[in-house]
Amino acid sequence: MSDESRPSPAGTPAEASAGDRTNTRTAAVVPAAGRGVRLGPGAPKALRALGGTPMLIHAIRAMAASRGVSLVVVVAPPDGAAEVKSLLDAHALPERTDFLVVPGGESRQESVALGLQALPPEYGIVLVHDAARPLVPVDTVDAVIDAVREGAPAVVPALPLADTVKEVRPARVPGEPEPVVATPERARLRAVQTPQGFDRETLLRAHGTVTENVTDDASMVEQLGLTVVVVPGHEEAFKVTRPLDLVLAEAVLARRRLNDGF
Ligand SMILES: Nc1ccn([C@@H]2O[C@H](COP(=O)(O)OP(=O)(O)OP(=O)(O)O)[C@@H](O)[C@H]2O)c(=O)n1
Ligand SMILES: C[C@](O)(CO)[C@H](O)COP(=O)(O)O
Repeated sequence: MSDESRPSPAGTPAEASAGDRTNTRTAAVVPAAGRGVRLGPGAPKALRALGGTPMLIHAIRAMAASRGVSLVVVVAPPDGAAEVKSLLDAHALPERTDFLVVPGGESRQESVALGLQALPPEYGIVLVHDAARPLVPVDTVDAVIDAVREGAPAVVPALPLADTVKEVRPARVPGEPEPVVATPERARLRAVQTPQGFDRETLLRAHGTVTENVTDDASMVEQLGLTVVVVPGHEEAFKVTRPLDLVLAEAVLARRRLNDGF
């Protein structure tokens, strides 16, 4: 079903105030335009296989698994939009979800901004989800949406850290020792995942305001002086960044398939 033929929501994004987003439509922007340099040589990371299926398809299915998400905007590698469209046609995806594909940019931030530009006006809540986090469980997606619906302008799923973290003085030349300058109190630190969820206007304002390069969207909202709410993340929402992450992702997927009996 196309979005135009869906029943109209009770409120529009413009009408919906904080605390009144229950009927606001939610779209997910999935940045998938990265190379995956840290994963090693090969196709763009989002197009590499996980359990025989491109990582991007897993990530899209994870978004579409939430009944709250009715549109997924896929931000494809700059020269890979046609290939991504073919992949969407070739893989089974829920019919109740609509899909758009746009070419991405040089940085994650730019890719997300390009995805936002393609967003139809009726979507008042936006999730931003890395294609590189293919195994996020639907309960995590729903928890993020619920927190935005309840009025938070920005929401991140996050986990406590297992390692002690040191702040160092970074090497100015390769090989130079990096002395420790501080040990932040671990109990106050969280490792942040995606999907991150936003009130659409807040996210657009953040992207229109912050010019320096940042690694996640929530930090742009922090720069606006707004509160970012944390909900529990999930171990299986980890990012496939380095080769060992792909080994772990294959193992998690195999365990799921065993548990699901196929
Ligand atoms: N120009 C870019 C860079 C990254 N991403 C996306 O942002 C997400 C998180 O980025 P990361 O894991 O750092 O991916 P890469 O940039 O591909 O990784 P690397 O730094 O190893 O090249 C990924 O889904 C990636 O495809 C994007 O859409 N556009
Ligand atoms: C958005 C993100 O996945 C949250 O952890 C992360 O910041 C992306 O960073 P990367 O440098 O693109 O891996």
